[in-house]
Amino acid sequence: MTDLLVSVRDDGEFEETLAAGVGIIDFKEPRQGPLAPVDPAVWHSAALRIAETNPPRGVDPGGGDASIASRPRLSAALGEAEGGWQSVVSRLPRAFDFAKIGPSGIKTSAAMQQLWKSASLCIGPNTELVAVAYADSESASCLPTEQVFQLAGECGFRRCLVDTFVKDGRSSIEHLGYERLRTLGRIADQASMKWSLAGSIRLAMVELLVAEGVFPDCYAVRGDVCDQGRRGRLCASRMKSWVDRVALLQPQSLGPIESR
Ligand SMILES: O=C[C@H](O)COP(=O)(O)O
Repeated sequence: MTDLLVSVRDDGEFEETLAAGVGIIDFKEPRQGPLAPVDPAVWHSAALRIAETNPPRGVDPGGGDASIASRPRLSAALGEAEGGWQSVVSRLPRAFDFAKIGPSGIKTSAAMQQLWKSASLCIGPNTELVAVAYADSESASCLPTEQVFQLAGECGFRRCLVDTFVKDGRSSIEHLGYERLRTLGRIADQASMKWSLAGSIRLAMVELLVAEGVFPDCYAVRGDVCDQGRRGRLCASRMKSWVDRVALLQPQSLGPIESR
């Protein structure tokens, strides 16, 4: 099943994404860059809210983990590699499923691996570090997108996200083109990694991506679910359209429902 991630900045937006049935709720402050953290107090309030509304984790009679399956997963942006993620990481609640750090300024594989190693140690075993690549890697002065995906696969990451560093409305599709996006999908597939597509992705682009054979495991959006761009407020009807559209998508191996 294809996932949908929506980025939120505060408690109110968190409630709106819960009501909309978004599968992955990602906390970031969109006014301060692509992966800026929110106030850790917002993380804690979300973790409490999730604990109140969901039973403690445990094995259900059906053999799965019912609480994980039924609750939305929480994700936190911690900032950029050189932007002080170390000052907030220790406050990340254990209830968070995912954390991510932008690779801006990281120009070598060794430096990338060093960042991942230190971040994983600080984050601890309850939260999964997601590797991030920038589609506009030159603007971010970092390793090219494919190189980050390849390296993430070699380092055993389970998830990799491609996003844009500069939020000027140019999407990851405009930066990379469909062929490079298909390549990212292949790299992820070969490494058994799930991959997420972010970076000014708009709902109408989903049809084009499907037609071009690009099937991310997760769509990650902010600007397109807001009324006035990513710095504005979330819009319930825009979120609903995304939730409904993504529900119609199937994993790459099966192809989209509409083409079967
Ligand atoms: O992680 C996803 C990002 O928040 C995407 O933001 P955006 O759609 O405004 O580029």
